[in-house]
Amino acid sequence: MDSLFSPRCVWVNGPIIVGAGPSGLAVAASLREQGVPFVVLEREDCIASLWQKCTYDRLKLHLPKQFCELPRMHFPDDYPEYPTRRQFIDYLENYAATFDVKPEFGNTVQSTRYDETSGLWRVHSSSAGAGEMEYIGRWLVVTTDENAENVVPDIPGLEGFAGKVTHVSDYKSGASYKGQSVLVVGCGNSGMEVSLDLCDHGALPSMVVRDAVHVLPREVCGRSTFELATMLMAWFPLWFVDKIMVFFSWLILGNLAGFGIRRPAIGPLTLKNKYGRTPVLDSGAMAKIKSGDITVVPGVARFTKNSAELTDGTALDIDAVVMATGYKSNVPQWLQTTDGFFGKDGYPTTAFPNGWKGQSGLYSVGFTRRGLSGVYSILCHVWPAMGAQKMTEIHLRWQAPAALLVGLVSSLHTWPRSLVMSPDLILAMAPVSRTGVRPYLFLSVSGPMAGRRMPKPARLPRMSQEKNTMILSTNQSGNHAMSMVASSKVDRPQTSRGSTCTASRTTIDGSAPWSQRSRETSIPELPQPTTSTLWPL
Ligand SMILES: NC(=O)C1=CN([C@@H]2O[C@H](COP(=O)(O)OP(=O)(O)OC[C@H]3O[C@@H](n4cnc5c(N)ncnc54)[C@H](OP(=O)(O)O)[C@@H]3O)[C@@H](O)[C@H]2O)C=CC1
Ligand SMILES: O=C(O)C(=O)Cc1c[nH]c2ccccc12
Repeated sequence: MDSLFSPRCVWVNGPIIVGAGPSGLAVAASLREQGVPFVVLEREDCIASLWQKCTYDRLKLHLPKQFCELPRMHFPDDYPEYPTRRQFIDYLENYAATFDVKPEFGNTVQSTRYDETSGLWRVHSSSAGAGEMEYIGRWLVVTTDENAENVVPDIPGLEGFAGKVTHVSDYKSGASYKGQSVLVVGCGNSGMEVSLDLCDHGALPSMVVRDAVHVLPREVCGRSTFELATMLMAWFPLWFVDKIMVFFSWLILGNLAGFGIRRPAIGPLTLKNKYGRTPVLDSGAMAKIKSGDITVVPGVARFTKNSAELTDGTALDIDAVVMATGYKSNVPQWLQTTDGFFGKDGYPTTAFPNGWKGQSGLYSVGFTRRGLSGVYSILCHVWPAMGAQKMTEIHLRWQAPAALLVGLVSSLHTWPRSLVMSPDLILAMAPVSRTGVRPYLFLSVSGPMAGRRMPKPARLPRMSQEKNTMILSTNQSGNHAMSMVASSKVDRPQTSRGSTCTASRTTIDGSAPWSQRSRETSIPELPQPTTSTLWPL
């Protein structure tokens, strides 16, 4: 009974997409193109909040732009090979506008579970404006990203450190660190570039390198190293391309071991593909390490009030700390599943390219440990044009109820614009919908309002035409008896040209909407994709 009568309940007539980052936008755009309605839930107040709020000023894409595009829209021709963060954000804004993606901002998903009985996903969220909400729908697409939460290591003494401690997600530039000794903990792409930025702003950075790390030149002979690796991998085995990468790195950057940067025994691309550890693509930090402007130090054992004690026993006086210690997925915090599709670390448990589809209408995009190129791979290669399997499945199933409703509405002249129902009824009736036809029209009066007169349709909230959702529960005061569902308008996919016609035609031809069942259950399962069809990285 926990949430049977949630304060506001929204029936989503298509997939519920959680997250409005590049992955969520890409999924939404692909669905939009197919005429499938959706809702995007986003905890922040903007799209791509990681890029807008958690990136430093000097950040540029570190892979060439052709590897960072989202499906169906190129970067503008006048963009440089490595677009700036601002250019990338502008591209994403433009992308969302082009595909008419309007996320529900400030809407934080608190918990989500699959209701076995109804065959529906129940997504509980909260937002400052609307309060508690429940979204119910048949498909859930998880696009909350690998970088949803900061990783801050629990290093002894950190709380007693007197200086400023900043996670790299809050670091904008080194301007406020001028003249200060700053300890940068972490030597991934963030740690390296922040150290460089601190140098450029007259600070004195020491960078913690506690383990072996691959550093590759960003370019070889004017060509992107990533692009080169991708090309070579079409011809040669991974281990061989690894050797070539390490050779180029040695040729261009020299032997870095003397500067405290040791190479892992496993090659850079194998490490990336197998363990998701991204090699550092050098954007100038190595020169500063060689010149002594950035000091490489070993791990931190503990902090004291004004210093860091390192694992080699030395103490380093510091004014501030920047934690460039990475990010993690937060899926386990809000998604309760028992099918093991997502592991405890918040990543799909099956390896790329197979971690894109779970059971019961669950999908994930953006968890391939392949950055933006991974999003493209999943949407354009793994789900070829998203048409072959995923979209067909969602698209066909989504059409059936539309056909039913159009049929019903057109056969009843006096059909009311809205009817009363409550979320429990959606769930109760939903088993029928699993066969492919969702009964949209319910009548339910229960709870404290039972026996009262139904409100006039005009007093009920309007259907959300834009989002193709139906507001089911109308009572926000905790008096849950009245709710409503269904109008012909809602189920006509306003945004899609093609599917409206398909749905209506079915009815006009006289074939019973129920006959769609066979069409749906016979959707063939396509073979799982193979890596050969993908970007090799
Ligand atoms: N321009 C761009 O496009 C950029 C892209 N990125 C991408 O963003 C993602 C995140 O990168 P980033 O923020 O660098 O995070 P990463 O997860 O790549 O790196 C985290 C770093 O922190 C270190 N670390 C973690 N805990 C500790 C600790 N207790 N003591 C010392 N070191 C520690 C790790 O070391 P260890 O390996 O020993 O665990 C590692 O070096 C990556 O995919 C990266 O490629 C980042 C910056 C710029
Ligand atoms: O930028 C990132 O986080 C990436 O994961 C991009 C990426 C995918 N494969 C790579 C291989 C080498 C360097 C970066 C990447």
